[in-house]
Amino acid sequence: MNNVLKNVLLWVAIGVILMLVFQNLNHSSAPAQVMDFSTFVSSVKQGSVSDVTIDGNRIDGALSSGQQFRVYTPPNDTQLVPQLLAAGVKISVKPPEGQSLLLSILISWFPMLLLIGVWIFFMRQMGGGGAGGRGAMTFGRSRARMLTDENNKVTFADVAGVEEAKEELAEIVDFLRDPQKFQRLGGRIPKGVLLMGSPGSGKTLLARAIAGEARVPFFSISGSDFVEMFVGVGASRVRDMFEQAKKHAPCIIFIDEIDAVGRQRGAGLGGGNDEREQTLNQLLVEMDGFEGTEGIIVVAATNRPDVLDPALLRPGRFDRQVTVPLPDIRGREQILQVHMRKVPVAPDVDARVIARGTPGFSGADLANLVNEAALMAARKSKRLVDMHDFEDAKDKVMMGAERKSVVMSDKQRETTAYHESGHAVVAKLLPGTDPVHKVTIIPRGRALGLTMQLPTEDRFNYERNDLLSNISILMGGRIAEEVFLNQMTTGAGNDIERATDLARRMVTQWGMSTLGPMVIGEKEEEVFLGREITKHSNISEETARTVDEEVRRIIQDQYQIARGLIEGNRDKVETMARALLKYETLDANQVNDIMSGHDPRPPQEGGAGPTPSNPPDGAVAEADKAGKPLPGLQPGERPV
Ligand SMILES: Nc1ncnc2c1ncn2[C@@H]1O[C@H](COP(=O)(O)OP(=O)(O)OP(=O)(O)O)[C@@H](O)[C@H]1O
Ligand SMILES: [Zn+2]
Repeated sequence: MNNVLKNVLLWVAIGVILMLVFQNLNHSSAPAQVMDFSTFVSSVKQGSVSDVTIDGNRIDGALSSGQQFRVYTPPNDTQLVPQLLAAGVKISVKPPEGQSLLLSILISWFPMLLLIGVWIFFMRQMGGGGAGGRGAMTFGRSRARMLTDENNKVTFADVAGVEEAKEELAEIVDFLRDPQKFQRLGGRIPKGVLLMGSPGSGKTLLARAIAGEARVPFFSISGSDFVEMFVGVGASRVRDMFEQAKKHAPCIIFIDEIDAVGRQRGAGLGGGNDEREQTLNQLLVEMDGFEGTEGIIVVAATNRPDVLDPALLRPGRFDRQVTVPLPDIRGREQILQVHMRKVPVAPDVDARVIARGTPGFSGADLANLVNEAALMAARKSKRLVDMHDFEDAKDKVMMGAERKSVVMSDKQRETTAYHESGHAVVAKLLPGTDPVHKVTIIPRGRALGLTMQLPTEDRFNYERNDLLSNISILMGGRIAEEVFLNQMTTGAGNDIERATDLARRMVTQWGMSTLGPMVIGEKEEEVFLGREITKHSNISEETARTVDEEVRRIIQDQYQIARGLIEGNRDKVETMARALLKYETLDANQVNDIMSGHDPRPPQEGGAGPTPSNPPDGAVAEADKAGKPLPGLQPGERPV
């Protein structure tokens, strides 16, 4: 149904409703009593009706007593008039008015039209567009949104940190700019490109950049738009989308989340996924159907390439596969620069430092970070977004917002200060550890305080010594509490858990103990709450005991090392704890001052200094070492 017809129908419907309302108003202005038909007939028979005016199937009349009444007659009642005549009633008939004639026609046709409409609608749904002709109805139309070259200004310059992917896609841009040229040269151009990468890595952005670079229209649709309640809708959407695209070739069709339709067929339970399979089949048919030379490139994105139906990846379909990885430290810096162009940043902002502190962040996370920083600056009515805002934004994104409202006793605050100082001092004193970036006793997220180290490079690999140092650093918090406050709190629970986990993995997974390089226990991959976790089981009691011994030994050794460092540097821990109680947050420079035996310099305004507006009492114990992917975590994982 084309739009004009649809509009006409809509207006007719509105007209009918208005007329009905109007009629009703009319009626109510005649306060005659409505009489039922049988009473009317018997009144006629009794001769108590004096005169009537027939208007269609409505009769207005008067009884001989003078009382007005109205009665509605059954349709096509041919006996009524003779009866009235026989009873000597005075009959007058109203001429059919134009308006009411039209009305009655409409009223009698309206349900029919409605039924026909519904019928067409369902035929359309069931038959995959079989009824009513191709493209004749709106319901099966593809939901693809088209971006023409005027409103798509994204270019490769807007996509940073994915150089390899851009190189692979440059050829496609060339082809779209001049399909004929390639045809003459007889080159085979891929019809489909599959972009694979984790969420937010910039797949959509890349696809738009291809279109923007080549200055061709960009149709985008999400795989989930195809999956509809009614069988056949998805398939007809696919068909319509390709039809539209052919009209605008050369162009790009972008299918986001293709895994929503492209999952392996027949994998569902009981084959109950007819709709999805039909849609997928239609997609395959369309992709086989057009010639590579027509200038249509189908770009699809997924973060689950493993679940895709292999048929999609066969030659002639999505045979070009491009990985869009999470950015590395350089990439993050470039992405930050791209987004910083859009906000006024202060000269002290160093994208490299921020990049260093955001391992595992995706492009989308970084875009969000810049945005958060701008919001922070706006909240403080600053004209420029400075490093301080970026620091705050990063901490907020990584660890949750500061919980300044949490009220803690002085005792708890003191405990946290010593605990964090213990972590920081051990981290500073052990060789080869990442620089301490910040120490704070402002509670954040679930942590009551934090010691943050920043790696100078992204780490994918850890040496045995790094791991051992990490365990020592984790122990540092608890030891400081023991040494200075002569107490143990539950605040160290998370540290101990992480240290134990590291030690256990060193023994059972990474072959870093006397048990030798072997994986101990059977590995079980399991998906729990959407995360893949690895469990080890099936080890003999004896092996289990040896593992426990090894783990205990590693932890005890590292505990002793950390304890030695803290006892030998009591003054530094003291100074740092007192500085923390005073400033709440210490930056790298202040920590360095303390470690070289001085009092810390006052906090720098605009630096990662403390927040003077923050005098809550107290804070307790939990300290984490965030800001660095701990060994065993994927670079993409962020400590909580
Ligand atoms: N490489 C990048 N360079 C610059 N900005 C990026 C980059 N990657 C992501 N972004 C920013 O993140 C936003 C979201 O990215 P995009 O939608 O392209 O990710 P995606 O990989 O398609 O994610 P999803 O899988 O969730 O659909 C972009 O609009 C952009 O602002
Ligand atoms: Zn701790």
